Amino acid sequence: MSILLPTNLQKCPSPSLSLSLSLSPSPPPPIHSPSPSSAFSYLGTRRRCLRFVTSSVASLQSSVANGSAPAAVVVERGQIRLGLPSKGRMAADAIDLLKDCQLFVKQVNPRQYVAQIPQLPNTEVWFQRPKDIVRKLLSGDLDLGIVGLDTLSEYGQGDEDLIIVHEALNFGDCHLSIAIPNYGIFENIKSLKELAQMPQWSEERPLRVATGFTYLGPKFMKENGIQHVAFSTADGALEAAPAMGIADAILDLVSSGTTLKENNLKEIDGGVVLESGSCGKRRALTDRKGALNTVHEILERLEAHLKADGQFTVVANMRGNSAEEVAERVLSQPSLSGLQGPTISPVYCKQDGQVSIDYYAIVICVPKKALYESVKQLRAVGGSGVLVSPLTYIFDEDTPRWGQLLTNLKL
Ligand SMILES: Nc1ncnc2c1ncn2[C@@H]1O[C@H](COP(=O)(O)OP(=O)(O)OP(=O)(O)O)[C@@H](O)[C@H]1O
Ligand SMILES: O=P(O)(O)OC[C@H]1O[C@H](OP(=O)(O)OP(=O)(O)O)[C@H](O)[C@@H]1O
Ligand SMILES: [Mg+2]
Repeated sequence: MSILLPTNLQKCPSPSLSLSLSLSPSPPPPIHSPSPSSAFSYLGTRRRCLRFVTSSVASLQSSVANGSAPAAVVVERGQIRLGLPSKGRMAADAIDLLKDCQLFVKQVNPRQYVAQIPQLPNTEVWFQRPKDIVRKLLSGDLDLGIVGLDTLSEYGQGDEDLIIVHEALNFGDCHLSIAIPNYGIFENIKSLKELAQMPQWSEERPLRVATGFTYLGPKFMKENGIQHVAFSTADGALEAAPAMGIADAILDLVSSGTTLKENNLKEIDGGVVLESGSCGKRRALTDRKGALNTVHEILERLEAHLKADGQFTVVANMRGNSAEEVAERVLSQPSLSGLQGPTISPVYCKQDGQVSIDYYAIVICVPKKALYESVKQLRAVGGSGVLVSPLTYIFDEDTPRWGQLLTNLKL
């Protein structure tokens, strides 16, 4: 999934205006963009916003082409709008992710498409289908969004105004790939190159590919120099197309690979169109009042949460003569250095009316995967009473993605 944010919203009224303008013959704006898996991206659209300001016709066309109803009056927005998936496999995950960041989306009922996050009073949440989130970011009707990288790439079509703020949200993991039957004339075909070189394809009888990715599919084939290709499209269950005789190959999302296997299809070398989180940063400017602060806060919470997600806090007691001596023993073990080094504090015990220091408490962060190894190492150097608790946040001094975003925005 990805988070997106538009820029310069202060200068960007919501698209709207009179119905007669919809008759204008100007071409519709780009509609698609890619992103398998989870990425969080903010879209910025200074150029597009400026276009809205200067051309009301363009604004209305964006609204119409993107399926949003044109408003009757141009209204400047004070609230920042965050688009979340209204349904599908990412809907609950997106809300859960925000919840893990202590940002609680208050939706009165599931059919109400607007909601609030009390922790972000200047932000309103709008629930939309993922592709409409990208379209509405492009049109300026949304400022931020969480979508899959495949959706972002397909419907954003490489628009430079889309900025990915966070590209790896740890959910919706999948990739976009070409698959062919593992039987018949394709039995021995193992790569895209071999597929392209099959003598069967010609101008009259091209390789037929079924896909829902009608922007990324042709782009990928063109970039790979594959000439004789024809695309067909459907809304789902594409894996049935080869067996039905409708297509030779498919281009679709793959996660576990089960659907391919169950339909006697296989992936091929060089056939991955989009890897999880492979979408690059895009330049744009973000200038709506308060928007950058909101982006900063969401980003910080996200980064801190995602970083903490893989770690435990481990506390243990250790007998010793001084903090330094205990530190030496702890640091002699490879998995006990924590994020920056162990915190070691004296434990004050009262015995026979006397306060003495016989023990030291050590506190470290340990990767979840290395927990048991770390406990063994702690015991090996005299650790006892080991307490393990989950971590909610790890706030670093700075968020590298924030610096990267500012650089992208030339701020
Ligand atoms: N099998 C999968 N495993 C993991 N993530 C997936 C998978 N399929 C899709 N996704 C991710 O989840 C996003 C939403 O997929 P979902 O199937 O919920 O909606 P959709 O395919 O856009 O719409 P619909 O299937 O309702 O027509 C996709 O854009 C992709 O990023
Ligand atoms: O590799 P897998 O884990 O088997 O997942 C891949 C399948 O999941 C998605 O379909 P979805 O479930 O969204 O159904 P759809 O085709 O109706 O969109 C995708 O389009 C593949 O068909
Ligand atoms: Mg689907």
